[in-house]
Amino acid sequence: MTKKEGEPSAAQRIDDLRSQIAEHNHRYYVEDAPSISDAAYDRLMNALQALEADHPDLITPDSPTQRVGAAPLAAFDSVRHAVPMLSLGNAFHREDIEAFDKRVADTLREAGMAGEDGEVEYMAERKFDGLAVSLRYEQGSLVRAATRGDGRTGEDITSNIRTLRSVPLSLRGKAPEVLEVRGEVLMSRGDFERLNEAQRARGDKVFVNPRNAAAGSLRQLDPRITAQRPLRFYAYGWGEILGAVRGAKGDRPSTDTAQAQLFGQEDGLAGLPRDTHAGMLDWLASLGLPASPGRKAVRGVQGLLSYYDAQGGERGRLPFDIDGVVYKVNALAAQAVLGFVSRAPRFAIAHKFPAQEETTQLLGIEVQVGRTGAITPVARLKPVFVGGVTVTNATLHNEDEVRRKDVRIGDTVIVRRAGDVIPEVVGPVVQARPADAKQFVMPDTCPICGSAIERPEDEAVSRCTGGLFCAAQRKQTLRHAASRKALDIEGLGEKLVDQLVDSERVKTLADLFTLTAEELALYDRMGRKSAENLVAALHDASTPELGRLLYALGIRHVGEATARDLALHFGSVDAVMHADEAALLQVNDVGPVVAGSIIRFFAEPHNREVVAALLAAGVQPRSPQRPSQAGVRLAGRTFVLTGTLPNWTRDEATRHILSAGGKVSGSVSRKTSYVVAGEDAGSKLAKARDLGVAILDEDGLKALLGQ
Ligand SMILES: NC(=O)c1ccc[n+]([C@@H]2O[C@H](COP(=O)([O-])OP(=O)(O)OC[C@H]3O[C@@H](n4cnc5c(N)ncnc54)[C@H](O)[C@@H]3O)[C@@H](O)[C@H]2O)c1
Ligand SMILES: [Zn+2]
Repeated sequence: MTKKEGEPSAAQRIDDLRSQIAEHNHRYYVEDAPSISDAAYDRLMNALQALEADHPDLITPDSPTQRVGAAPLAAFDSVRHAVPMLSLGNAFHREDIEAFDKRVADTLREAGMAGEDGEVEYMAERKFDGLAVSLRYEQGSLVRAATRGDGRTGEDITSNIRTLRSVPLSLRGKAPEVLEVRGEVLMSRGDFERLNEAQRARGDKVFVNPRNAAAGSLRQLDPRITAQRPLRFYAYGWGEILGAVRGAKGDRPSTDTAQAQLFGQEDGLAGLPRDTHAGMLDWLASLGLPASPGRKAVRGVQGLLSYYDAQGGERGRLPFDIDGVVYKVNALAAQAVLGFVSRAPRFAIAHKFPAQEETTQLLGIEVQVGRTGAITPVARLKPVFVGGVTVTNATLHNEDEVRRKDVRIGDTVIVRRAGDVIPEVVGPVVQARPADAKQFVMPDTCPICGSAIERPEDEAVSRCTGGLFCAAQRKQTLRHAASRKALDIEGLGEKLVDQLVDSERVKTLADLFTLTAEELALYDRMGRKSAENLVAALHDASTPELGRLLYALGIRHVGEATARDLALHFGSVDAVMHADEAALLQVNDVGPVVAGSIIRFFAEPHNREVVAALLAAGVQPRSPQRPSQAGVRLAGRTFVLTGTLPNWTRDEATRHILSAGGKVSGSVSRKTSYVVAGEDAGSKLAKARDLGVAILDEDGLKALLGQ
């Protein structure tokens, strides 16, 4: 390595990396609140390892490359681990795994322990992303639980661990006198989301990922809090094991490593499946401990790599986060030969998956307009490589989500991309927030068309109100308007709508009615004949029933039936356009939500312009009944309704009668003109018969109404 003038020396860089890593270790292990992604941390660690490899003289025992975790918090009692809890070597690339396998195979060959074909047998396991704990059972009862801490000394979390249902308080069957079980405590992603939701609702701290939530939950001073947290435990190893399993005298105190006891002693541990790691895990399971699921014995480097690929494929479907897989030489005698380095065993390695989370900068928040006018805030990110792709933006779903996550423009944010799931902003790194970070403000107007953006009460989504005008909504609006229940324009299919909009020939609904057969014939897949047919269909559609036209406008919450009722009630587009809330609420089935939506729609000048343009283009809606004509039709006649009509409700029938100038009464008398009887009609029908009053069914009433 050549050093240029002005560059920091290796010693300085090592120093700098060590202090950064120490700071991150503290945040991660002690505060359960990391401020950088694991991938970023791993990069710092790799940089330090590389520098130390080049300058072995600069390695000190207190370097983070030589130690595990962080010292335990004074708030907990300390527990000294009888057998240290180590970390694992990390590998990201196939070549690293090939090198690992070769090292193992070579060492075992030298020791005369190679298998017949020279292939090493491994136990492959998932690497759960939680935190390591050690559970100590004496005479089969759980007596102590501890965190890993710095590997030698951990925190006493016995009362917290006792609240985990997956941890047996006493072992099944014949347990040894002392058994230390090592495993991982974790939280599922679903439980993590729910916990954060609840934390947020209470205004409490939210966790950045399930691992930190698990760690924070386990390292509580009040076990009642831990008890409420949905934590699980999986066993993947063991520490100290002492004493006979079957009857043998177990008073053989030893501080040797578990491995030494397992291999070195002829008696005392009779009955232990002491030859393989796989056998040990099965034995732990037989004692009632939840042994790590998904584990598998494999052979050779091919076996390792195909396990890695299989788990990588399954990763997204597992309820828990796994950040890689772990390979362990299966034969315990071989493990003993391979031994340990300062912070990790030499017989095992973690093969990590590409990071699903990364930190980057939130450059801005823009809004996108969907086909239905929904406005979605989108995070513009400094490009970041995560989950195997470079991510430059991520959805923030809606305004509430931005508030809930409290992400601000300028923040360092955690970005997650898991599997094929679209990238998402998990949250900000609050510690790294610059003073000038800005809150997101939902714009007042649509970035596409300039119409007002509104957020209806009780809805999470803001919308562009320029439904008839907005370019983002054009295709959707036209497709809807052409549909059978709306203007029923035969021959105006999806493909043609796309072409008409893309060529900018049709910008609004009104433009449709200016199309000529000559120009239509120029579009793809449009013959002369079909162009002429379409123009004829457009001509037919230019005198729609008013209800169909109102439905065709695509006003939110205004379905076919409501549109018909509006037409019946108001009689003209103009009247609907100018109706206030009180007037709208008079209409059957129109409540405040629908009324609000209609008012917002027509309040937008762009929409009114399009309606005006429609009328100017020759569209002439037909009113269902001119109130003036119909008003006389039933004038002076009194109706009584009884029973259930097949199609109309009592209210609907009443409205039809009233709007045709008739009266509706509750009781039958000689003055009654008609009794309209439906199914299950009762005494009123009988009375009508007695008095000789005319009786109608629904069809009869409709005929009378001229429908
Ligand atoms: N973001 C940060 O600021 C920050 C800070 C410190 C550490 N970290 C993260 O922590 C990692 C280092 O932590 P580490 O030293 O605990 O190493 P590690 O998490 O990479 O690997 C060792 C741990 O893996 C766990 N494990 C899961 N499944 C296992 C299995 N089947 N068998 C054996 N062990 C299994 C155990 O808890 C064990 O302690 C870094 O790679 C980084 O991802 C992040
Ligand atoms: Zn718009």
